[in-house]
Amino acid sequence: MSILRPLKLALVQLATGVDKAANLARARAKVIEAAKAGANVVVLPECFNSPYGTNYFPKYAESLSQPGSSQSFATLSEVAKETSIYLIGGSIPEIDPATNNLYNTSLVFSPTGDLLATHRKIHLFDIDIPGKIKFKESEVLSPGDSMTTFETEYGKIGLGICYDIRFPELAMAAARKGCFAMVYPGAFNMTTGPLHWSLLARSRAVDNQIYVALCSPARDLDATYHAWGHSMVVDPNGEVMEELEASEGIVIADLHNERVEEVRRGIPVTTQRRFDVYKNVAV
Ligand SMILES: NC(=O)CCC(=O)C(=O)O
Repeated sequence: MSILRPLKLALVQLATGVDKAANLARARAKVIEAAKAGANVVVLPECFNSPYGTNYFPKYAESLSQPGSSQSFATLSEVAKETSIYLIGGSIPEIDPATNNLYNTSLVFSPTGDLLATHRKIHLFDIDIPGKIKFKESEVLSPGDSMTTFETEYGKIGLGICYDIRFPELAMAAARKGCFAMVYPGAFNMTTGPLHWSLLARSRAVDNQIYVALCSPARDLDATYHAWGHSMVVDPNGEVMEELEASEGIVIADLHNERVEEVRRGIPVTTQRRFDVYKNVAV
């Protein structure tokens, strides 16, 4: 990896509600605020234009087959261009009009407002912890079937959505394809958040010696789903660089591409792997 300009990353822990137009307007204002603070890559949370819940996805879903007709696409593209930043647009519920399938989809825009990448959540959030939380995204959503990485002048970035972080193979594959950072818009909850959110971010960072950023919605105790919050950036050595609490805010961190090489030189697991021993892992 060559030395590139540092990336100033902003995570917008957005307060969202039931009014889509208000969510979009608030997201736009916060992206502008982050850009004014010097950020050159800005991230929004999972389902930033709607409340998070299977009953909401069909109602809020937008088709991306004719981007001009998507209110969320237009807002993201315009504000990325206006502020000249890369915008990782959290995620939105998407409907494919050809199949009527719904997806949890993240759109990434370049500083010229052009669409750079589209990631459909690969691993759907289906869990059942008795007495605590039951959630089944697959009741309404279909899974994406490809991994997503994109190039910037600051380095290559990998993208996952929330539950995708629980699958170390995805981050590992992205790191092995040259990504120096993984970004996950996500909305953990009050059961798994305290236990696993930070642990998973630090684990993916240490596994792969890359930066990991998680961007959550702010917690809203009047909503049906209580997001954990705690948007954070972890460095390639597994240290939490910045972390918010539960309420709305913006966290900013400088990511240095060469830090990845520095950490990998110190603990060279990247070159010590024994794929000859565990090559048949997909059994
Ligand atoms: N939105 C999600 O995918 C939630 C994932 C989550 O909370 C978890 O524990 O995993």
